[in-house]
Amino acid sequence: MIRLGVPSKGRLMEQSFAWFADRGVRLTRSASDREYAGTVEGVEGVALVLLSAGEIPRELAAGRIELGVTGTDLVREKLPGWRSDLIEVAPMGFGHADLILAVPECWTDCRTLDDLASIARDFRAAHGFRLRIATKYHRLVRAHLAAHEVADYQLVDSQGATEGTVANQTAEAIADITSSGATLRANGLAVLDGPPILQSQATLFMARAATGPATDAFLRRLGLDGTKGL
Ligand SMILES: Nc1ncnc2c1ncn2[C@@H]1O[C@H](COP(=O)(O)OP(=O)(O)OP(=O)(O)O)[C@@H](O)[C@H]1O
Ligand SMILES: O=P(O)(O)OC[C@H]1O[C@H](OP(=O)(O)OP(=O)(O)O)[C@H](O)[C@@H]1O
Repeated sequence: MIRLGVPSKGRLMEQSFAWFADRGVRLTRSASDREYAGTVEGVEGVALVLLSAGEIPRELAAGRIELGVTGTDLVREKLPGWRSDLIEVAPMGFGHADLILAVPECWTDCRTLDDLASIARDFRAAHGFRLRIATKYHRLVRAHLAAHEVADYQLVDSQGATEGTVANQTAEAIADITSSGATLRANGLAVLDGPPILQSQATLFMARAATGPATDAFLRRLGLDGTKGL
């Protein structure tokens, strides 16, 4: 049996269901909204597992599901060295979001990472503690800042409503995903210039250990070229 992990709620679940339906595989969640069970029609030997998008990378790596839909941001954040465990089978064309760094709009002299590096140095000298950046993407943000020689900062863990932390004075800057930019604007934050830390979209991943005739046949059934070339 191939276990297929799909986000259990919201837009990601709906758009995932639509993506599979376009390829002749009908996924449905059970009638009760509170029950995380579902059915698969149109193909034999595949079971649907509804999970939090954030848990899907770990479930793939642990071998508890063979295939899974989640954001590339979550895989890169949660699985260091993810390429040794997972194969990126197909970008799905939705769930696009950029992981960005943002500072208060009123910091008009902070537009680039270089600006942030020097402001962070001055901030530490002036305040006696390091500039705080709120995020849930600890690994990706640390790697990005290290690559750009920003050192005088501390990460503050924020698992939700991250854009609010600046107004609430628990952080000076944030690193979070944005899509329309509306949440940033509503919270008086401006994105630093330059490329984002990461561009993410919903993607079908496969556990490397699950490579074989069964998963190959399912991928071909979806109109994908099996695991050839992956
Ligand atoms: N506004 C958005 N537009 C597009 N994609 C988004 C947006 N917000 C989040 N995403 C993407 O959706 C995926 C799931 O994000 P989210 O953090 O909501 O999942 P989660 O950790 O499973 O949440 P929960 O614990 O609430 O189930 C991520 O890959 C993220 O990049
Ligand atoms: O750039 P925007 O389009 O404003 O989207 C960005 C927001 O979406 C995400 O949150 P989440 O998915 O929890 O929030 P949502 O339900 O408000 O989209 C993210 O953490 C941002 O807060």
